Amino acid sequence: MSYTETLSARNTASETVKDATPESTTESLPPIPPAAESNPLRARMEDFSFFYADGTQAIKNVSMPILDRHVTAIIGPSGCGKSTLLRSLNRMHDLYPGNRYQGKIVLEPEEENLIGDDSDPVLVRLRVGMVFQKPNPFPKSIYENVAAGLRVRGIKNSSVIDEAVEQALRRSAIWDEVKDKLHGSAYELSGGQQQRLCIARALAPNPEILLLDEPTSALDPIATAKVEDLVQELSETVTVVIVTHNMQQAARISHRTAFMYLGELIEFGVTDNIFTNPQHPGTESYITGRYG
Ligand SMILES: Nc1ncnc2c1ncn2[C@@H]1O[C@H](COP(=O)(O)OP(=O)(O)OP(=O)(O)O)[C@@H](O)[C@H]1O
Repeated sequence: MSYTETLSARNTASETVKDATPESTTESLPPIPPAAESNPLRARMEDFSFFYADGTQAIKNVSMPILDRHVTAIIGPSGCGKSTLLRSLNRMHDLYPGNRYQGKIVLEPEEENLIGDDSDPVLVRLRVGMVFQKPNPFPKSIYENVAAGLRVRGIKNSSVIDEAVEQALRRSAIWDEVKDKLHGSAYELSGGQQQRLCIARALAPNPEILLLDEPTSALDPIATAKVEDLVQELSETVTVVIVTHNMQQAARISHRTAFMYLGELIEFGVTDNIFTNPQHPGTESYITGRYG
């Protein structure tokens, strides 16, 4: 079954079950993607390059696995291509004309090339959710922020949406703080709460991969700790890729780390090994603070 067909089947199944058995809402939610038991990969980059519209080659021939239900951290000095790589994973660059992908980003188990001509960027963004550096809730209620992705996905049944909103807010460890004011403005939440709400918004359509672009850089230490705890919890049910400038954060919360420099992947491996026994002198220089 193709990528698009899989999504459509998941939607249809959810709606049908719900309409038939309104009291049994749990079975009606879009399912959290199952673990890739027979295949430890959720995605892989194959000889992937990226060119901005002005011709700048920001990513150079990167090949890298993205392990299922692991946290993968992307680290490296400013301008090395971390955000460009992350944004490629959910086709964010398509929003600006002239940008160009080369190579493959293959999502497992469908073996579908996310940057292929027959992949729909809107569907890709539902399967690969993204959270940005600064919390950016929509100027809407807490409920509507989380429901937004479900509506894009074509789900209209209000009970299904209610349940999915609650599930996403619970998974994002913010349900208890907002359950009594779901219809209040998202702007009335603190910065840390807004960021967890943005995580809930990205999680609601049950993506296979969650991308986090420096998600704590605008937060205070307490809010940062909550988001870090949340990321670790989430990695039991969703594959996470995080860009961070904070090496302690990468060491604390990731299972795999990718070190990039000047658009190239210099080293990729188990996080503990990267931080305690890097194989490449460039990685060692970066993690010991000699540049970047
Ligand atoms: N819209 C753009 N057009 C042309 N070049 C760009 C554009 N955006 C970024 N670049 C260039 O692409 C390269 C990678 O940038 P990117 O933002 O991905 O790096 P980064 O590692 O995320 O940096 P930082 O840590 O500072 O956020 C840089 O050389 C940058 O100048």
